[in-house]
This record gives sequence, C-alpha cells and structure tokens, in this order.
Amino acid sequence: MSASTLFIGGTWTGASDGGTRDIHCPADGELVGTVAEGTADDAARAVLAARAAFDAGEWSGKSPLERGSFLLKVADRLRDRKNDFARAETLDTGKRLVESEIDIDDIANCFEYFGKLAGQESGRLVDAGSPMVVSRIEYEPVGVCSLIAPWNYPLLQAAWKIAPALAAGCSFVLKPSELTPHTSILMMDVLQELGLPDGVANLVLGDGKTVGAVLSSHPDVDLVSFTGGLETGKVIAASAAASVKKVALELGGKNPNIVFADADFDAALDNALNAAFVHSGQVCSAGARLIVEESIAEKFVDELVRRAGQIRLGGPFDPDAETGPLISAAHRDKVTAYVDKGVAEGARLRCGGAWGTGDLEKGFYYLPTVLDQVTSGMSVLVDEAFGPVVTVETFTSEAEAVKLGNDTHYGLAGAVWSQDAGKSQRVARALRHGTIWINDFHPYLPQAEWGGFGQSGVGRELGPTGLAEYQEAKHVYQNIDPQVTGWFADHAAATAEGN
Ligand SMILES: NC(=O)c1ccc[n+]([C@@H]2O[C@H](COP(=O)([O-])OP(=O)(O)OC[C@H]3O[C@@H](n4cnc5c(N)ncnc54)[C@H](O)[C@@H]3O)[C@@H](O)[C@H]2O)c1
Ligand SMILES: C[N+](C)(C)CC=O
Repeated sequence: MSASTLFIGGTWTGASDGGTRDIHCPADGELVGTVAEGTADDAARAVLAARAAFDAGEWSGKSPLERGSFLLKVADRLRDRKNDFARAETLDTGKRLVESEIDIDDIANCFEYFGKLAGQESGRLVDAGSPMVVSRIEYEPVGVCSLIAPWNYPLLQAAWKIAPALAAGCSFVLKPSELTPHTSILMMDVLQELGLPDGVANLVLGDGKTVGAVLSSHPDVDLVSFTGGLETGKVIAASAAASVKKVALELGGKNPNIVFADADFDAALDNALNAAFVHSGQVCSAGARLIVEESIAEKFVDELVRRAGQIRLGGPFDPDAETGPLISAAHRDKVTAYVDKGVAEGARLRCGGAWGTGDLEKGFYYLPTVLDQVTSGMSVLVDEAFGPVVTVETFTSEAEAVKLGNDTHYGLAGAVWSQDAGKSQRVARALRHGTIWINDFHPYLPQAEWGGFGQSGVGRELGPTGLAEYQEAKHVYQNIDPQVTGWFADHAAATAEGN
C-alpha cells in the first residue's frame, strides 16, 4: 500500500499505481520519509476535482472578504506550527534551520498580505459617457490553476501562488518538486483543518514529465503558474499554448551585483558574500555576477576570496554552519561541470571549485567558489550556476557597468552599491531586471511585485499584480434606459406603411 500523501478532492490517497518515492536529506543522505509518487491519472483526477469544486462555487462564490479572513487564519496557523514546517523544509532541502524559520515567517506574511488585499478588492466603476449606463469592472477568479514549484524554496514559492489563487477564488492543483514534498503535505493539512471546501486545494506529488506535463496541458486547467528553470518553463509554455491557458513563469536569473568605488566597502563586501553564497547559491536572484569598479577590484576580490574560503559548511542543525549542501548528487555534478567548463574556457579559479571533504562527504557539499578573468560570452557568464559560484568582471565607467549588468538574456534581479544617490538611481533605472536593490541584496516583500524581464519570466508574483494574475477582469455594461437604435431599418414594415 502506497503512502497516502496525495490530496485529491479533500481525500488523502496513495498513487493510483501504488508507487512511492523515498526522500533523503541532502545534508547527510538520511531517509526523511516515503511519499506517494503520483501518476498521470492522479494528476488528471486532481484537475477534475479542482474543476468540480470551482464550478460548485462553494469557494469561488464566497465574498473576497470571507476568503481574505480564511487566509488570515492560515497565516496564524502557520505561525503556530512554524517549528513543524521549518523542520520539514530543512530536512528536505538541507538548508539551515534558521533559514527555514525565516522562510516560514515570510510564508505567513504572504498569506496575511493576500488575506488583507482580498478584502479590499471590489471592482471599479467606469464612466461610460452616459448617465443612463452603469458600467463596471468585476474581478473574477481565473478558474482552475496548476501550481508547479521548485525545490530551493519549496513552500515559499508555492505560497506565492497558493495565497493569491485562494484570495482570488480559484481552485488549484499543487505540484511541488519531487525532491521536496513535505511542507506541501503539511500545507494541505492546514487548509483541510481550517475547513477549505473539498477539491479547492489538491496536491499531487511526482515528477515533472508525468504529473507536471498533465498539469500544464489538461484542457480543464485555466492557468499554469510555474517557478523553475528556463528550459522547463519553455516546455510548459509550449504545452499550455495548445489550449491557450494563461501562463505565469518565474524562471532563472544571472544577476549582476555592481559595486562602485564609492560604495561602503565593508557593507558591499559582506553583502557580496550573502548575494553569492546564501543557501549555497541555490537562489534564483543570487548575485552570481560581481561587477566591480576597476580601481577597487583587486582589493575587493582579494577580500572576497579570503572571506569565501572561511565560510563554514555543515548540516542544517550544526550551530556553526553558515551554509549547507546542494540539493542532490545530480545537481552537484551540474555545478561541478559548470565550473570545470569555465576554467577550461579560461576563467581563473580563485577559491573553491571542489566538493566538501571529511564529514561533508555524507552530503552534496560544494565549496564557495570565485572565478575571475572571465570575459563576455564565456559559459559561466551566460548560464545560471545555481550553486555557490560567483564570477568577477570589472568596469571603468557608469555606462560600462550598466552595459555589463544588462549583458544577459535573463532579467530577474540586480544590485547597485554606491554612496552617490543620483548615480545609484540612474543605474537602477537603466538596468533591465525585475528587482533592483540599492545598497542591499536579497530582500523581497509580499507587497512588492517579483518577477523577471527578458527570459526570467512572464508575469509577476506578489503585490497587487500577483493577485491580478489569478483574476479575470469582466466588464459589465448596463443600459438602464434602453432605446431603439434604428441602425437596421425594418424595411418590410416601411414598405407596408408605404402601401
Ligand atoms: N524566478 C523565481 O522567482 C525563481 C524562484 C525559485 C527558483 N527559480 C528557478 O528554479 C530553478 C531551479 O529549480 P528546479 O531545478 O526545481 O527547476 P525545474 O525546472 O527542474 O523544476 C521545477 C518544477 O517543474 C517540474 N517540471 C519539470 N519538468 C516539467 C515538465 N516537463 N512539465 C511540467 N513540470 C515540470 C519539476 O518537477 C519541479 O516541480 C532555477 O533555474 C531557479 O532560478 C526561480
Ligand atoms: C524568490 N526567492 C528569492 C525567494 C527565491 C529564489 O530562488
């Protein structure tokens, strides 16, 4: 009998073929749990359950205020159960417990934000140019949504979809990464416990090629919201196009961290380390491209290399660890190949470029790595590493800094470090990325839109636009004094009158 960890139509169930998957902690290989490995049939069943719930209207027909107050209860429950959620996230991802605790706080804040925003949505009146017309715009739920999430911030990325989808009145099927299912299971438990009608929230675990493919192509799905890699995003967009689904894509980044000579050196250095090495660089917005003004480059990079070499790697519950492992052996092989190719193409390895040794051999550790002497067009400047790797480029003018910062097909995030407010603002404006930090790196807020220019994605999460993704705007035009227009004459009547 398979583990009953799929949640379909309000019922916990195993996979239709009895399949299971063991989840191991990437920090030490320990077994975390065994979950159901959903099939294509399970995915289709979940879509139909979501469709039936949406059409029944028990959730989609509630007022936005009622939906909002439900989301506020979810936020409270997440705060009550923060320890369970944080521990589960940490065991699946290997990230430090403190990082998972921050994630759960952010997730609760996200539900609270959309809970409050939902109650504020009441459509709007439009001036139709006549006192005899009432013209208004109503915001209705898009319908059934497929929510497909990655492994690096498993529940956070799912919450950025679940909270606005529920606020808007949608029903959904969630597919987390096959590597990190446990916090999604806990989330369904909370939604069920708080009384969300059956079928509004569904969970199907399993891999992308079976479960994900059904979720992005099924005719009963109205919207696919995906966070993950660029190549997967292209496949999903193509698959959704056949039935013209709405598509929201949050993809990768190749994010510039631009440091001018007049920056606060210590703050810029400290944040350059955070930008590149937090969560071992497995962050879509990681500052993986350090672009530093030539006059301070040697000193800045020497210090960066010295400090990167001191970073303590370790397991999620090791109080001395400053960052953790990569998610899997396969991902570590990918990061290894990325660095090796860069070096083969002529980049200079300043530190790292190797796996963790000793106790770290139990997990998938890769040492913080700095590559300099990189030039435009090298693969390490084009491709996302999604690991603890930072490349170094230098510039001599503001225009050159902007040019380098925009020299990518991605456009997710970037930072500018300078104590000259005017210059920082000019550069921020010129950079073609969805988020720009000035004298900071990494903060994101539920009330501020998140998403990418260029090939970093389509649409936005968070903020009012993040709710609008899950809504259809409907124009209702009511003529309260209908008149005969006479546009088409009644020729037969006119002829009869003439006779
Ligand atoms: N822009 C953002 O906000 C953001 C946030 C987090 C991660 N990311 C990106 O995510 C990537 C890392 O995550 P990942 O390795 O889990 O990405 P991935 O693309 O391999 O997988 C993401 C999800 O898509 C599913 N999937 C895979 N193939 C599929 C298919 N053919 N059809 C449908 N679903 C499919 C996977 O099972 C998983 O649930 C990085 O590129 C990172 O930059 C972006
Ligand atoms: C969006 N963010 C920064 C939380 C995670 C990106 O991988």
